[in-house]
Amino acid sequence: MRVLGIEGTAWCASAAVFDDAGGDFFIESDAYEPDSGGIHPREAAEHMGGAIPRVVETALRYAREEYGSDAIDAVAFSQGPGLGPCLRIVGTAARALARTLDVPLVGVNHMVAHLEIGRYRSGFGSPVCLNASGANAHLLGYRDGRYRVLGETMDTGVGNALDKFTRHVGWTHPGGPKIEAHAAEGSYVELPYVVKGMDFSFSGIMSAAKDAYDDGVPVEDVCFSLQEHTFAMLTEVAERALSLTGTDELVLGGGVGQNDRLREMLAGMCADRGASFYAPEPRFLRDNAGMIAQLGARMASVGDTVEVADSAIDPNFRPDQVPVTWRDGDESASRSVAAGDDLRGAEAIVEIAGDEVTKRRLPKGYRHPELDETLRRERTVLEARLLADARKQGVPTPLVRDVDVAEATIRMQRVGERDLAAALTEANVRTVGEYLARIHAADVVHGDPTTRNVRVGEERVFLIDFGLGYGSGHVEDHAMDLHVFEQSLEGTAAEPEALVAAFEEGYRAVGADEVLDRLRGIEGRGRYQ
Ligand SMILES: C[C@@H](O)[C@H](NC(=O)OP(=O)(O)OC[C@H]1O[C@@H](n2cnc3c(N)ncnc32)[C@H](O)[C@@H]1O)C(=O)O
Ligand SMILES: [Fe+2]
Repeated sequence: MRVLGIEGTAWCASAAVFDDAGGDFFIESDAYEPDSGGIHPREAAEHMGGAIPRVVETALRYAREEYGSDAIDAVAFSQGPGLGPCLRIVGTAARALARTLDVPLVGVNHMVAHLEIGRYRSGFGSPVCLNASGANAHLLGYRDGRYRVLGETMDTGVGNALDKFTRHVGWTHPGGPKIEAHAAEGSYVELPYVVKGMDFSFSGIMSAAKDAYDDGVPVEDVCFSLQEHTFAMLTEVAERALSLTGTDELVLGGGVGQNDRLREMLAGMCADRGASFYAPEPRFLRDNAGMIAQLGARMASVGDTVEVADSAIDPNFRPDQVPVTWRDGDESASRSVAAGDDLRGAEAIVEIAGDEVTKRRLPKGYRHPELDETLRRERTVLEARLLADARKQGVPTPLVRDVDVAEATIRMQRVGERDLAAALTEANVRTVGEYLARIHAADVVHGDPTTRNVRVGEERVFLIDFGLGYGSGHVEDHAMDLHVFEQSLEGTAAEPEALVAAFEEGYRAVGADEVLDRLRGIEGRGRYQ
């Protein structure tokens, strides 16, 4: 099958011909380059209006010359996400072309295309995918007919974050390559680093970077440190996703993937844990119609085409909305893509001897040594503090016997006789509900309250492992704790309903109703279904 693909979600007007028999790509692209500032949606659309017909014409000419007059079997286009005015031009062109050539039309999700091109080129079966692009940043894994969002940015995409800094400095779009070039001459300065489980945020680091620049820190140093921080965040969450899913394959997608340092960190992390890493070549990482044509061919080959009347564009099209028709429903990126699995594998080693537990945070070779030291130190101190803070609220936790900050090691009391997973009674989970409400009242978030992070003894129930914990008074963060625990109950118990009810009853007795209300909202969101 031969598919003509058209891309034009934001800056890149591109058309491609993909022949799935030989795996051959022809790609013709025309980039929009703003004179100053970032991408202006109206200017970008004007660019698409002129450039899309040109690149399509070039691709069609190639197809005719190479394969003859009936060369094209389907037309695929980027249906979203992206800038509305640009998407509309691409959609209109694709519909007209499908009609003229009298072939089916395929609507492709741009983010899934960024992922599938890496999967296709790597030959990997069911990898975790890190999409690091301009407007997005997320981790995806396939399960039960959908790509699940395992983690994502809480604010802007990674490329847009970098571009905002370069705009501040007065450099033209795109900023990413300029950051990479200047970073080569820079050295390390400390910036914020924000990871929560498998989600992450760039807003704090970007304003700190702008402030540092305004305060006279050399721009090379800011560029270097921006890379060290943002890419270490992405690598950390990618490692956590590998650990959580039990997968040993990672693929990279998106324009920021062209950055050598990001690829080096991901490759290093994977090598250290014995996983395979694949990054497509740059022409398949940045926006391009080759990836649209390739996924279009997979979709068309299983009849996943769209009628013109149903082919409206969607500027907010999420990857987890796409029914993945072209993969076997039984395949999976994971032994279990669900909360409740042991996340510690990615972060620390735990040794148990007698009545004592020793937890040591491992150095990560992919991180800058100063950042690595800071994170291991801060997290060790924070975990010890959260254990103590929880206890002050009347929540039993292991007594910390010794904190060796330099070695990032906590020695603590061994508590309980078994995991909650092996003692799942309504009374015990009601107690967990009450305990979470108590720590939340003191603005402590556990971060990973699963049935394995609760220990049950003769008389008492203990919360353990605050390794992903942090301080927060936000309803959303508190509701996430409840969500993680309920997911874990559902993953552990054969009939979780009564347990979930008892847990919520325990929480309600002490905690705020608005947290339970927010929990209902979280459950309704696509990514958690
Ligand atoms: C929705 C769609 O329009 C969007 N596409 C997009 O943003 O273009 P993409 O080609 O995937 O990524 C562009 C981003 O990639 C960054 N970039 C390019 N080369 C880079 C480099 N060497 N280092 C860091 N960032 C780089 C650019 O600065 C820009 O922010 C997306 O995928 O989110
Ligand atoms: Fe993109």
